[in-house]
Amino acid sequence: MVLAQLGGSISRAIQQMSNATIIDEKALNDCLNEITRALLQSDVQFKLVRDMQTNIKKIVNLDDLAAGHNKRRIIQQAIFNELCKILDPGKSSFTPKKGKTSVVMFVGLQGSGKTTTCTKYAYYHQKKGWKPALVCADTFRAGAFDQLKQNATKAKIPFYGSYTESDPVKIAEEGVETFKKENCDLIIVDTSGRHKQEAALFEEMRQVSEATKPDLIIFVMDSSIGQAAFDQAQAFKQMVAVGAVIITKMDGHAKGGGALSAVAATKSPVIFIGTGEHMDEFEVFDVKPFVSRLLGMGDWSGFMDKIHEVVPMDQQPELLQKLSEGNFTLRIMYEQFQNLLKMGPIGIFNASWV
Ligand SMILES: Nc1nc2c(ncn2[C@@H]2O[C@H](COP(=O)(O)OP(=O)(O)OP(=O)(O)O)[C@@H](O)[C@H]2O)c(=O)[nH]1
Repeated sequence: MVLAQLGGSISRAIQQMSNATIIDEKALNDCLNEITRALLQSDVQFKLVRDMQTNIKKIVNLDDLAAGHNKRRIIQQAIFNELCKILDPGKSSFTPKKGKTSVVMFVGLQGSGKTTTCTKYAYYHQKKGWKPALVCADTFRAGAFDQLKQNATKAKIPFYGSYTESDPVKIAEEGVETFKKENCDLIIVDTSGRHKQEAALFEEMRQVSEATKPDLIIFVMDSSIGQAAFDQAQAFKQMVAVGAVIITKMDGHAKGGGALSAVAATKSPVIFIGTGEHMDEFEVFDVKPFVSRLLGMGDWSGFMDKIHEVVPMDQQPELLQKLSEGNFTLRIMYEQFQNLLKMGPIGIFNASWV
């Protein structure tokens, strides 16, 4: 998994520090230097890493910590909080509301996974009873419309695009108008991939945004993006009002640190991650459970979500009632084992250093 190596290195550095007989300035510095090295090797931007190190040192003032304080835990918590801070801009993004028309525009570099992600986003909402629609405003890449059409057809989602019109602004405007008339509540506009050196394409993206007046612009980013991530992401943010980020290809083996930097550059929250090529390989993103899992601290909120998924809420009172009456039958035991099996491997929730 992306960032797994980084998580492993940070956990090891903390473990080594914990093994030291006394946690003094030297043990803390060794630990922070090890973490710094791991973050830089994973392509996290230098300034972010330096700020993180300074902040941790400010928080963990060893001189002020009287004997008896659990220094190891305080340092762990400070590292955890700083990693969360990189990923959490402290504000939530615009959230579309079911039944009320919202326009969401997707932007990003070439090949970042925009078209795939647009369909995943539409499909995710369709499953929850929304009425999404897809507009292909990518006239730059031959085959982009066919790809979107194919994905949309598979998911039974209405789509709009053109083989002949070469102006993406016109297509986007027409598509949005068409679906507004059809009372779609989530109109998703896919745009061409571009990078900041392509001034004309960047200007075109601004025009599409101006014409469609999106409620939310999502920056789609491939997790394998390296050191260039910060500058590219910042350039997108400066040209259009990026409000949220989706990181794709989290199923790969990329180093992933560039993605962390890009999130910091857009100052926008990550709302979903892509975990595969298939339509349903798409997960809601939450900072704390993600960092917990990254550091091998376990993910109890994910664990509880999973339990709610496999034992539906409406069955829980009934189960509790039976148990409180001492009514634990072989059938109930069998059903609960079946539910446990549905949860899949629970190792991902496991804690290795709490
Ligand atoms: N493994 C994996 N592959 C993905 C994921 N998301 C997208 N892809 C793949 O990445 C490749 C590029 O995806 P596209 O959706 O075509 O990317 P794009 O950003 O629309 O491309 P341009 O329009 O050229 O900028 C495709 O082969 C996708 O199947 C993901 O989460 N995991």
